[in-house]
Amino acid sequence: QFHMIRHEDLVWGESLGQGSFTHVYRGAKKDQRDTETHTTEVLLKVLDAEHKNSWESFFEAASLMSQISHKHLLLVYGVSVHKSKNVMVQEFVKHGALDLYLKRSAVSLSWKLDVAKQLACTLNFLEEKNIVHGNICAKNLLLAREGDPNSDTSPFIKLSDPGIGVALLGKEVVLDRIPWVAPEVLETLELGQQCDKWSFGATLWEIFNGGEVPLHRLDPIQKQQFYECHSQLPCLEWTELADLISQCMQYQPELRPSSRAIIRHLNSLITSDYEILHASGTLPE
Ligand SMILES: N#Cc1ccc(Nc2nc(N)cc(-n3ccc(CO)n3)n2)cc1
Repeated sequence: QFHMIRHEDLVWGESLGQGSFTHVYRGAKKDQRDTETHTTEVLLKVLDAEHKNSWESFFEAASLMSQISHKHLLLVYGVSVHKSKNVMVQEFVKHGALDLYLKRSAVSLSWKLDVAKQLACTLNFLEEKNIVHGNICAKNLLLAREGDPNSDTSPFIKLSDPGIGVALLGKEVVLDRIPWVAPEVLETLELGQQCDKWSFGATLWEIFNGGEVPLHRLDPIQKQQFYECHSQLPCLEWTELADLISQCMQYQPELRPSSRAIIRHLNSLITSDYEILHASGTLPE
């Protein structure tokens, strides 16, 4: 179910960082289109050699992304397996991961709401296809277009592949995903239908907190206690937004809102006076 890309058709560029058990590199792929060789800029995601037994899960995650197509889902061109290298070849998304972008860029409230709504619509699409992503977080949101208030263009995000499944990551790696990983997933190491809503709540918190890492001061033990005590993330000052986040981050999965309810709630925030006052510059950004 995958397009196989030949090793010799790949050009390797600089390392751009790493994910769970993977390294990402800038690169290019050569397409034999008729005579002249055409090259496309790509992102090469390589599975670490010591985790090569997770390659099925690695590719399964990617195949999930290539079975369905949607404007906010990352495009996976194919895979390349050569000697012990398992490589996923993805479209290169211009501005990279959202968590880093939020840390270094000041963005408006309407920019944040626009991004939040795009993610909510993507979750709705996945929910209607009965697909659970399982790794929603700002690090897995890629910014294809920055959006510029002057030229009135809006941002555009793409959801990245979920990466290796929680069942194969092991408890200590999944612990490190607190507070994005839903509590029931931490319990069972299986993805439930409602777990993406929880992660959506934690991702909203990141987006509206300038990319600050939630609970970054807590060590793994304290993170585990955070769930054991049914704690909530620190409240944002915009109460209607804080309400949406706490509704998504309910410890009982069945009490979390549907993706349609999340979209309705976001629409009410977008048209609220709080947003209008912000847009008009009366309130501090
Ligand atoms: N400076 C800079 C810069 C870095 C990356 C991109 N582009 C991109 N495109 C993708 N398809 C995936 C990723 N990722 C980045 C981390 C992960 C881990 O999952 N993926 N980055 C663009 C600019």
